[in-house]
Amino acid sequence: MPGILEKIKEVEAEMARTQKNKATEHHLGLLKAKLSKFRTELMEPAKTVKGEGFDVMKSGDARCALIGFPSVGKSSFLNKVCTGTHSAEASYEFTTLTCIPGLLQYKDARIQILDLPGIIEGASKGKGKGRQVIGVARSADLVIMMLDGVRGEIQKKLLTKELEDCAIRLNQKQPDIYFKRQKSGGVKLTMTCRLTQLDEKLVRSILQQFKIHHCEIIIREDCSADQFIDVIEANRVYLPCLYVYNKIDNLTIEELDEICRGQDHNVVCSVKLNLNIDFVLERLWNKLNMIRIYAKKKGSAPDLNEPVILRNGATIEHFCHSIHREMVAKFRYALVWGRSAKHRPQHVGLQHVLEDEDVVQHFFNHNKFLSYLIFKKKKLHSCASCNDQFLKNYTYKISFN
Ligand SMILES: Nc1nc2c(ncn2[C@@H]2O[C@H](COP(=O)(O)OP(=O)(O)OP(=O)(O)O)[C@@H](O)[C@H]2O)c(=O)[nH]1
Ligand SMILES: [K+]
Ligand SMILES: [Mg+2]
Repeated sequence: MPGILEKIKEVEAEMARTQKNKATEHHLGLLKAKLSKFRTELMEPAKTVKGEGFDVMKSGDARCALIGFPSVGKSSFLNKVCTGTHSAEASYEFTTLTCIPGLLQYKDARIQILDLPGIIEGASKGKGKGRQVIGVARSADLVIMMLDGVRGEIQKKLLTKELEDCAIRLNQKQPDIYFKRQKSGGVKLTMTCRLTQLDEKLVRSILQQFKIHHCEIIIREDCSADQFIDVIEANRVYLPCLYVYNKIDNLTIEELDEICRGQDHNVVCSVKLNLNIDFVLERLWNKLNMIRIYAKKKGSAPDLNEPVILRNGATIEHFCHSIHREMVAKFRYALVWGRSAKHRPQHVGLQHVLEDEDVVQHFFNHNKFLSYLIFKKKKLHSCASCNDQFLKNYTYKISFN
């Protein structure tokens, strides 16, 4: 019996042999499904085998993973932008052997940056510490793919493939497909648009390949077989990625110009010469898509040192939730100052969408909230906008009873 790695090789070889045209589309689609199944099997043990030095606690408002070939300057970057951490940097490859966390303080947010060992071609199949490294990347909110300015394009292509083989999709949207397994009733397939890369026959064959006989599917966009398989497998993570081309001190102006024109997601720098690092951080911040909300107590100025960090598009409901889980149920209304407010302040409800640097003062039903706290004997951790002394005293008592 061939092992999974051999099976993957066989399928890959068959795909390479098969010409891409209308007549082979169906066959290729099935091979893709097969390949995806094997790769998922290959990933299973990696999830449980936790590599030594790779289980780093999540901390801060967001987590970024530094992914790149050996010696592209990942550790040098970490040392440059994070305070109070040092990760060994040297001219030889595989200097870093475990996951080294650093803390970047930027725009009042706390961003965890993880320095990782370099990965090489074949990482997804277990070469070096590739699987552990990619496992850490899966847990991040953003991938910082660090590339050597001179070999950037080829490195980018190879690493993207390695991450894809471990079910990570970079800068891609989740396909607009509804999929639900069912116990009976056969395959119920609905398409709300014309499909040019996939037909019903192929959809059904792919489902058979995964031994799915009963399910409901609604395809709402003109997706490819790959995208359809992504939804069926349900283990894909969709992450934003910033491609950082380092060591631009080795490039000519023409080469540099080409990279900068390349793509929205590209940014260049030289860690060694301290060139463009500020802009890298600004791009990183934008990619993380975070907003800062400042809580304000009645009758006093907002606390500008410690914002509540939320995702772009967050509402007052998210804001309340981040202060206390039970707050939403007792919520009455909030006052908002800032970009999202039509008046100064605007009186808003839970569904109001916030924007970066808004100031919020919220009001809730103290009695209801108190009875909850007494009932649960819970301590109120951080109600930033509550300055009701009565509530504070009560909370104090509850927590020490
Ligand atoms: N020319 C140049 N060299 C750099 C730059 N940034 C880092 N280096 C050098 O590149 C070498 C590798 O740097 P590291 O930070 O150890 O690279 P790494 O990606 O962490 O390497 P591994 O941990 O081995 O994967 C060191 O000798 C650095 O001094 C840069 O902007 N320009
Ligand atoms: K190195
Ligand atoms: Mg390193």
